[in-house]
Amino acid sequence: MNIVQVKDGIYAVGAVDWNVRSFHGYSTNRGSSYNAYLIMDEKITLLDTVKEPFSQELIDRISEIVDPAKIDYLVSNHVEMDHSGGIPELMKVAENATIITSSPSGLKGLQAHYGKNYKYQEVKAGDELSIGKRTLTFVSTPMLHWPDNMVTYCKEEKILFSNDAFGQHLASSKYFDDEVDFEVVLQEAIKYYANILMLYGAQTRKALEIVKGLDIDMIAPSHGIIYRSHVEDIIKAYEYYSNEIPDEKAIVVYDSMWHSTEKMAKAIFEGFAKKGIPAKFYDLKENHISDIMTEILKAKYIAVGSPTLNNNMLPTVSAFLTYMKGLAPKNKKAFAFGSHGWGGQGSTLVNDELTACKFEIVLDPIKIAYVPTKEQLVEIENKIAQL
Ligand SMILES: Cc1cc2nc3c(=O)[nH]c(=O)nc-3n(C[C@H](O)[C@H](O)[C@H](O)COP(=O)(O)O)c2cc1C
Repeated sequence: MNIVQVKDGIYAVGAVDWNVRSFHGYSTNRGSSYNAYLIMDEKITLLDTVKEPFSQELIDRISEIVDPAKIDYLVSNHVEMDHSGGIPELMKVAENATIITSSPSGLKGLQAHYGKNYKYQEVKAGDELSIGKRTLTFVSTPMLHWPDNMVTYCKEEKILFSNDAFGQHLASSKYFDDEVDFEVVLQEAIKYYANILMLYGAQTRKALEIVKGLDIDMIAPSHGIIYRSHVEDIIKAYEYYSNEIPDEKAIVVYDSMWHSTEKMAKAIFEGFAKKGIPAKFYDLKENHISDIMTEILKAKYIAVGSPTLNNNMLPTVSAFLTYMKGLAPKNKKAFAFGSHGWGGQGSTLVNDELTACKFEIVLDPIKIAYVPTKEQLVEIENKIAQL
C-alpha cells in the first residue's frame, strides 16, 4: 500500500472513491476522497475517518504505520458519515482511543449515530490538546456546514486540517496541489463551495477571518487535494466566492417540451448579449443542477423558464428551484418566462418561487401562448436588452 507522508510523521491514511458519481444529489463527475490524517507523536492521533465502506482500507493504511490499538486520540472534526462512518470499525481495533469532538453538537451528533459506549472528550473553540511535540488547537466553524463543524490547527507544523472547508470532490492518485492541474482543483473547490457552503456565506467570511490570522503553510481538507503551493490562492478564491457580490453575468435556465420555451430562452440569451452581459444557457434535461448552481454563485441575473404542464411547471424546473431556494443565493435579479397553451400557470409558479428565493424580480413573467412568432422573439430580446 502506498502511504503518503504529508509532513514528517504525518500520514494521509484515508481513501479515494474513484467511482462515486452522486453525493447526496450533487454530481461528482471526478469522484472524491475521504481524507484522514495520522499524526505519529507521543500521543498517536488520527484526524477524521472515512465513509463506512472504506473502513478496512483506513485500518489497513494505519496498520502499515502503527498498530491501531496504539491510537490515543481520534479527532472528529465533523459528524457527517463521509468522515465519521469509519468510527465503528476503527474503534473495534483502536479500543484505547478517545474521540475528540466539538461541544455540544459534535458529541450529540456522534452519539446519535454511533451510541454512547465510546470514550468521548468534548472540546470548545480555542481549546488546545498537547500530543507531544505538537499541539492541536480546535477552531469552531459552526454551520460550515453542520452545527458541529470544527477545524484543527497544528501550530508547530503550520497545518490546518480544514475538514470540508476548501475541499473538493476530486479523486486523484496525487495528493498535492502542485502535482495536479490546479485549475481543476479550483473548479471543484468552487463547485463544492456553491453546492455545500453557499447558504453559509456569512459563516464562511467569519471563518476566513480566523484562518487568515493563523500561520499556515498547508491546508489539508477532508476531500480532494492538499494545498501547499496554493494556500493563498484558495483562501483568496473563498473570499471572492463568499463575498456575495455578483459579477455582471446572466444565467438562463429552462426546460421545454416542444421548444417554444427554448426559443424564448434563446431570445433572452440574445437580449443579454445585446445588453453587453455575458450569459450562459442551460437546458435542465441536459445539465445537472449542481453544475448550474456553480454558475449561479456569482451571477447577477437569473432567468428561469418553464412551459405549462397540467396547470403546473415542469418537474425538472421545480426540482431546480427547490434546490436553488435551499442554497439561498444572495443579491440576484430574476424573472420567469414560459410558453403555455390555455392557462399559463407554469411561468407564474416559477415567478412565485423566484420571489420565495428573495430575489429582486425585475420583470413580470414573460408569457407566450404556444409557439412564439419572430416578432415576439425580437420583442423579448429588446425587453432584456433594456433591463
Ligand atoms: C401533456 C401536456 C399538458 C399540457 N398542459 C397544459 C396546461 O395545463 N395548461 C396550459 O396552458 N398548457 C398546457 N400544455 C400546453 C403547453 O404548455 C404548450 O404546448 C406550450 O407551448 C409548450 O411549450 P414548450 O414547447 O416550451 O414545451 C400542455 C401540453 C402538454 C403536452
